[in-house]
Amino acid sequence: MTDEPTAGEDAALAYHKLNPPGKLEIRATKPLSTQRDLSLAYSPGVAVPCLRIAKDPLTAFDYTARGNVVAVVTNGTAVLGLGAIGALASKPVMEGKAVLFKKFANIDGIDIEVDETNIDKFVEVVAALEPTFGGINLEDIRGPDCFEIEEKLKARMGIPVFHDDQHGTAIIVSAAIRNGLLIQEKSLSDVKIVTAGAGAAALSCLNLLLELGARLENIIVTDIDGVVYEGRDTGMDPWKAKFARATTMRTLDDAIDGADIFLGLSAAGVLKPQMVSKMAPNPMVLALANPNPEIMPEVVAEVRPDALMCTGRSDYPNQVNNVLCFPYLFRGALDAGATGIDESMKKAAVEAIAGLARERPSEEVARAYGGTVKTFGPDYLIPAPFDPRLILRIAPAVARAAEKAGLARRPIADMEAYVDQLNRFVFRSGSIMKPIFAKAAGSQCRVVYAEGEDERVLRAAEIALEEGLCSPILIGRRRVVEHRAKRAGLKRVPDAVEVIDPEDDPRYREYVDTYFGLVGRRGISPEAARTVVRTNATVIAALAVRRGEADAMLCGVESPFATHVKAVRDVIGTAEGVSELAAMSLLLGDRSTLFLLDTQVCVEPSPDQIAEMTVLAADQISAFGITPRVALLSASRFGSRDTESARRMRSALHRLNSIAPGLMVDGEMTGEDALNEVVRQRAMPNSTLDGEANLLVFPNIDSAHISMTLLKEVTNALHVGPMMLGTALPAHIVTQSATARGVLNMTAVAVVDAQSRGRVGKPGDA
Ligand SMILES: NC(=O)C1=CN([C@@H]2O[C@H](COP(=O)(O)OP(=O)(O)OC[C@H]3O[C@@H](n4cnc5c(N)ncnc54)[C@H](OP(=O)(O)O)[C@@H]3O)[C@@H](O)[C@H]2O)C=CC1
Ligand SMILES: CC(=O)C(=O)O
Ligand SMILES: [Mg+2]
Repeated sequence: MTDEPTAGEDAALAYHKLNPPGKLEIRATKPLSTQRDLSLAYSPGVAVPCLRIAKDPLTAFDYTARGNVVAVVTNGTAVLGLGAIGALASKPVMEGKAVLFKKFANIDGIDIEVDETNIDKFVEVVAALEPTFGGINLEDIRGPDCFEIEEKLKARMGIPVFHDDQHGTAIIVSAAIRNGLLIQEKSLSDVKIVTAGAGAAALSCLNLLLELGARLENIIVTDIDGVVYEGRDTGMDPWKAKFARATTMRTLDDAIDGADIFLGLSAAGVLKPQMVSKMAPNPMVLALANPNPEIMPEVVAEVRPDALMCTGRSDYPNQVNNVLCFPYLFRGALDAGATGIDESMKKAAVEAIAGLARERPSEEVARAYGGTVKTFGPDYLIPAPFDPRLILRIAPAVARAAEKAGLARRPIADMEAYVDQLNRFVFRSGSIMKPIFAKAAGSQCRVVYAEGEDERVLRAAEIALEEGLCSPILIGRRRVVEHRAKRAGLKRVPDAVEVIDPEDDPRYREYVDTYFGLVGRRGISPEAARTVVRTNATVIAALAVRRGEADAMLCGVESPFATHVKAVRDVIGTAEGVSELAAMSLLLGDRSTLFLLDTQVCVEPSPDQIAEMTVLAADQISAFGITPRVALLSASRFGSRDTESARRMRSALHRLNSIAPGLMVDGEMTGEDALNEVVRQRAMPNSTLDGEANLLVFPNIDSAHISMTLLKEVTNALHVGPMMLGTALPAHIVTQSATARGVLNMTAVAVVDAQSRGRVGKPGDA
């Protein structure tokens, strides 16, 4: 890097410098707002767990964060491919690894940069840290020092010690090679493997490949001094010596002749195009040096179009990077209380990663990669790092292997519940949506999707079919639906779904008649009705529900919410006794589950409307298995202001007390009163609200919508909804930013809505 940063370097510097500097902070997980909290968290209360741990060290996993904290430890001697830049300069990489632990596996990684290159002194420092951590991730320590360091630490420590550059890399390289050889139709026991690099990563990869069936006599190792041969006396060490060959070959150029696999874990530009051209037919080139590989993929493609190519970079296909492994491997090891990580746990991770690449890719992956979906093949040998299924496959496989190997101090008692818990971490909707999905499972409910051409809808329909949630009906041009389903790599859609093609549906005339019958006296001419029914898919969906051809409808991923509300109002209308539609949003954050009302429909509701929509919302919340606790929100706290909206909320409370006497509701109150019981008790000791409110009712659409979008942005909460309340028939409108997962969540809500109204399979009333 020169002193004058390029645009890319500038961006990297700005990213790291943005206040607060660096990439990590520490957060408290318990409340500390009262004298009582203080006496529990600190003296005198803290003495109690201390004494327990002194008696039984294993209880440290119950009373402290130790079981979820991993040290990312380095001495800065082989930082990426940057070399021995020192402990301090390595800190951004180590902070980065810690962030990956957190984001991908919810593990608290703490970076520890030790300014010590003497092996024994370094080992002393790390071994002394054992009480603090549940695991040790060694990082960017040069070979061969790293081998000795790891062996010594493993022998001394009762927690997993794992050098990621060795074993994390070996696991992902092995998975890529396993899948690559399937495509190239070769067997690991036959292939000739040549490395560039004989350091931490390269040798560890070879050792794992040997475990998996590669043969020592088929391997040639090269490093900065060329081929590692028997009798070589420069730059040798016992770990390299294992691979020394009785050969006259001396250079990578000699060795690469006829090789099936090139494994580069050395430095940029080491592999030349003319070397690649000498490789065996259908070779694999893994050029994994970071940040710049041993050879660029476009160069390989030019000389050997039959080659499978992997790099360590995210801007090319087949990113072989240990980030695909270490967070999840540690997740499984920590959760099983593993005392170490052995070969069987590594092999389990290899199988899990290789197997996942051969599964159908998820929508989350597609989204993270700009919508392009890949299926197993030359450009998709291993899963992408953002694949949310990695944790679901690797962690349980590793935990299971730990138990089998007798290394699990806390074996996982209920594997299904464990996978559920991981699922919840991945799709925070997991827990609360579970009863809804359980009720919907096995239903024959026909859900019609207005935007059946949208890829998010297609993916949701595919999963809905897979999970037996409903029988999807898609509105869309058949050829477009077919093309997009194929592009997304779907298996069940469109063959297993009904498609209503607005350009060519035999029911068109009947639909127009039904529609005209509904709106003909609202200024719509027969001609206009024909146009609407041909062009407005939400109207078609609503007509299908109304005519009993579908049990529930979903729309909203395209065009503004209000246009869908109009179509639903026109065709489906409000339920008997309901004066106006409303919409409730659910926000699932790391720490809270909040329902917000009305985020979308009622602009300035009257007290009666507020009461009416609150009762409807409370019913919907009960369907989630949650007891509603309602706060009527305002800037006024129990009469402290006499604004128009405060008066409205007060009147709404009176109305609610009379129409829903069993409902736990209070107000008007501030957001703080609603969510903080301590504050509320101080301001209003006789409040009828207990605990944190979970349904927040706002005085108008602006405050509701603004709060919802701000909360979503600031807390990164997952939005489920909006759920429509008060419709005569099941109809839900998602927002345009909905993901496939969002559409799927709302599919389950729509199915349960239809079931609870006894709608499923009933004839319509057109
Ligand atoms: N994609 C991924 O997931 C990972 C990539 N890596 C990358 O692999 C590389 C090595 O890392 P690591 O094993 O930890 O480091 P080490 O320092 O332990 O090993 C480096 C090895 O590369 C050799 N080497 C260095 N320069 C050359 C050269 N010009 N020609 C041939 N061999 C050379 C060294 O030879 P000698 O022994 O003679 O010094 C040494 O054997 C780095 O670029 C790193 O970024 C590492 C881990 C994971
Ligand atoms: C990816 C990694 O750990 C490295 O390049 O060192
Ligand atoms: Mg590394």
